[in-house]
Amino acid sequence: MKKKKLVLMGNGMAGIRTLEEILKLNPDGFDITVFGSEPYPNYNRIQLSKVLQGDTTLRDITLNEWQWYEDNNIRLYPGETVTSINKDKQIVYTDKGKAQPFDKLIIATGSNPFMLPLPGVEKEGVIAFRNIKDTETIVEYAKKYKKAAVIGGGLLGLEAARGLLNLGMQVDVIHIHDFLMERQLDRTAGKLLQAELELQGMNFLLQKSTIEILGKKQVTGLRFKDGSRIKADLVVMAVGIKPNVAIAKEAGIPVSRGILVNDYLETGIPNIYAVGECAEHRGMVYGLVAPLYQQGEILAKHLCGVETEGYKGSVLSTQLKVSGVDVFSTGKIIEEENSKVSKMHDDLRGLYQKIIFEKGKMAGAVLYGNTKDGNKLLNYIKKGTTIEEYLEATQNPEKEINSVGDMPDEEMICGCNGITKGAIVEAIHTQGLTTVEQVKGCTNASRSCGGCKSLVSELLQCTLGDSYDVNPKEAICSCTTLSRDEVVQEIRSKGLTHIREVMNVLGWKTDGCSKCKPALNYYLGMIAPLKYKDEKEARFVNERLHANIQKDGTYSVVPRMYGGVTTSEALRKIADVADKYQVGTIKVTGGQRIDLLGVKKDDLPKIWAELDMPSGSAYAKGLRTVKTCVGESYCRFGTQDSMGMGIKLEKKFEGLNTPHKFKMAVSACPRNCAESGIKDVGIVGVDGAWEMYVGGNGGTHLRQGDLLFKFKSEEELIEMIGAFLQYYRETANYLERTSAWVDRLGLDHIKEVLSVESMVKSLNARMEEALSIVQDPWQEAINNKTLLKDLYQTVKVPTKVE
Ligand SMILES: Cc1cc2nc3c(=O)[nH]c(=O)nc-3n(C[C@H](O)[C@H](O)[C@H](O)COP(=O)(O)OP(=O)(O)OC[C@H]3O[C@@H](n4cnc5c(N)ncnc54)[C@H](O)[C@@H]3O)c2cc1C
Ligand SMILES: NC(=O)c1ccc[n+]([C@@H]2O[C@H](COP(=O)([O-])OP(=O)(O)OC[C@H]3O[C@@H](n4cnc5c(N)ncnc54)[C@H](O)[C@@H]3O)[C@@H](O)[C@H]2O)c1
Ligand code: SF4
Ligand code: FES
Repeated sequence: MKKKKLVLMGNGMAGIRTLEEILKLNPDGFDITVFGSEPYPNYNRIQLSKVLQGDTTLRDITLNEWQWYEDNNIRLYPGETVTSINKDKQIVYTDKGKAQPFDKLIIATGSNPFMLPLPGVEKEGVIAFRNIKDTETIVEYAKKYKKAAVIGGGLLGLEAARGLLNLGMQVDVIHIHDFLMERQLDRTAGKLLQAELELQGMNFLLQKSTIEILGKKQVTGLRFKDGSRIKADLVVMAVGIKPNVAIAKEAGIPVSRGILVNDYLETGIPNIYAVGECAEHRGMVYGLVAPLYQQGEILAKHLCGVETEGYKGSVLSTQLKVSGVDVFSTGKIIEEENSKVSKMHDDLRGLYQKIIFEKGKMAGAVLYGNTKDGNKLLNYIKKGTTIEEYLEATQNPEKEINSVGDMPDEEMICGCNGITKGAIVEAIHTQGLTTVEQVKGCTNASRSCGGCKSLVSELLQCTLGDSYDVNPKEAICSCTTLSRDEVVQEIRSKGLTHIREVMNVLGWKTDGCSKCKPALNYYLGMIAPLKYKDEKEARFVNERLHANIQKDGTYSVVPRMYGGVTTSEALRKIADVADKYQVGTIKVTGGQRIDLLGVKKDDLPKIWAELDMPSGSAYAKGLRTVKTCVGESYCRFGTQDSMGMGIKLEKKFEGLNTPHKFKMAVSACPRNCAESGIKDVGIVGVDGAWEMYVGGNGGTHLRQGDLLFKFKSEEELIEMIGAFLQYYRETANYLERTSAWVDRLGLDHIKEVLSVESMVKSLNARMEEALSIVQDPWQEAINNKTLLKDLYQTVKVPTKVE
């Protein structure tokens, strides 16, 4: 039967969760296409607060890697926006001119941040906090400026303010009410929260109404209704969100505040559904993931023909993600005349608990200072617990719950994902889970806000007893419990030779994922270079295609230019190819070579053939460039032949597979024009000798290289580079840069190992083996018709720039 065409508009948290649920129920039921305005794979928006606060990095918040789309045959168009929907013809149109027909359309376009329509709102430095780009902009501003203002003292504003403090800025929070988070807290809790955040360094301007954003092009401050002003170099607007419904509305889909949906997430138009923050269900538009995920689960069942009662609405609960602050609220937060209230307020200890009952049943709660009962109260509300039941449960000390072990199985551990204690315990037993990461991989618990991580850890502890290790060895990924070292050891001792065999013999729980497959491919190749046949399909797509895909879906071509040295003939060839194939942009890279950008996929092999130059491996987990200064040949200060040395090194190590990309530089004197101090291996000429620096990095985590050794002879230097590189290849985790590896192993340890002459010799012998199988990938592709067809005609998924 022909698969139904399912189109998802919005590559965000709710839409992709819906697809995950669909894939669980019917993996082959639909031909799926996803359009996402943001140029990234699906990421955890919630964790942007933690990124700003420095607790995690943008790299670590991806929820579904590019490979996930490919593994599930999902055609993803990142950075491409649906601009209109023809509901009668069932086609969506995009800003890149695509017309995509659908049998079923899911609209999951989320929200837009609400920007107060103030004079000056368009000035530079006035931004929202919603996505990766906003986060990057805030981090950049914090590097240059000192004073920030956050408008809005709600969840987002306070989490942003904590992040700005962590980034070293002074922060004023401007709030329109007389206490914070009035949508989630009552006055008492709001005031307790304010006192704690003031101690943390935030300054609050309450009951302030902003009327103007000051400055010329760039913001310089804010003016308020009462005539007062403050200075600000950065203004973060966090005053709520508006469902993103414009395209649906234009298409004639019924919309109120959000896109109107029934209990099955059906809009008023057949075959069109809405899920997430853009949807309005029974008058409610939700802005937290728990209800959105519940909607996604129901929609998936409905689309897969699985019987469901439908979505009935959700009881909300919120928690602020600011360290040192424990605040929780759920359901109704302000009592009415007829409500019954249980209240406890301990000023001395900063503790507050209020539970509201309406018509004899629990209806809401606000907790400050101690939030451990939060999920329990949420469960009580969902179950419709009566006052009598509540009193009985709390007055009988035998029934009091002191640890996660005492909780009933149906109690919720992860509110965001709706995962109960019973479900986690069952997964621990049936799947042999031993770490929080594995529980996350198998059940989704702790995959969103991360607030339940400590409960999951506690639950592992009481389920596994002494066999639970709080600081476990890190498994390669959630498909296995084995660490990198254990896997490498097993491959060696059992003589395993291919990925599937490793998975079968070592008891993988799945068919592998985008984390373990490329890692296993690397380890197998590193261990037995002469025997192992590279499993190309396990590689990241840029490496398979030997070209980096760009955000507009075109590719880049970077030929090798040894040591950054070229000839007029080579330049002419590059120019001719650029003209012939209408290359969009020609750019000199930071690694001293030429990048041809904007190349069509079909043209790649033709360009490689016409250039007839080796691949620069600009996409590879391997040697990228050896940057050189002009050195003794031309420079007055040069004491050594840096260009000659750079060319020699690049020719020797090109094409080598390493755990991550690898860059080198050679400068002929300590003025360091080739930036040797921030390279994986940086060479500096001094007084007739070469100094060798290692572990440098000029990227996100700037790290200056450490001096490893100094050599008088070129041969000794090259031998040590070979030994160092091979030691890195053999002991680093896949995707670990030398900077992190040197920090992990310690420079002293690496020096000690590489001071043993026999060790240097044996490492070099294995390095020579690895180098002996190197082939130029462009030549390999053009000379192999099957490879050409496989690589350039079957890859469907546009993928990220690595
Ligand atoms: C900093 C921050 C912290 C948060 N913390 C929490 C928290 O602790 N707990 C919690 O429960 N919630 C939290 N939230 C809210 C939570 O992230 C959202 O509720 C959730 O992401 C909404 O999911 P969604 O899929 O509806 O929308 P989104 O995740 O916003 O996804 C919508 C996607 O659709 C794309 N899109 C829009 N229009 C189009 C179009 N026409 N064509 C193609 N693509 C389009 C958008 O670019 C976006 O990528 C937080 C939000 C932020 C910003
Ligand atoms: N921990 C979490 O659960 C979390 C964290 C961040 C964001 N979020 C979600 O993201 C979305 C956006 O968060 P938000 O905090 O912007 O929305 P919000 O609606 O929860 O809060 C906005 C706050 O801004 C205040 N405000 C409105 N107009 C103002 C003005 N002119 N001047 C000063 N203050 C003004 C409001 O009184 C309100 O307290 C929400 O859906 C929220 O639930 C959740
Ligand atoms: S590093 Fe020294 S030798 Fe090389 S170009 Fe700079 S100044 Fe000249
Ligand atoms: S409670 Fe948010 S991830 Fe579990």
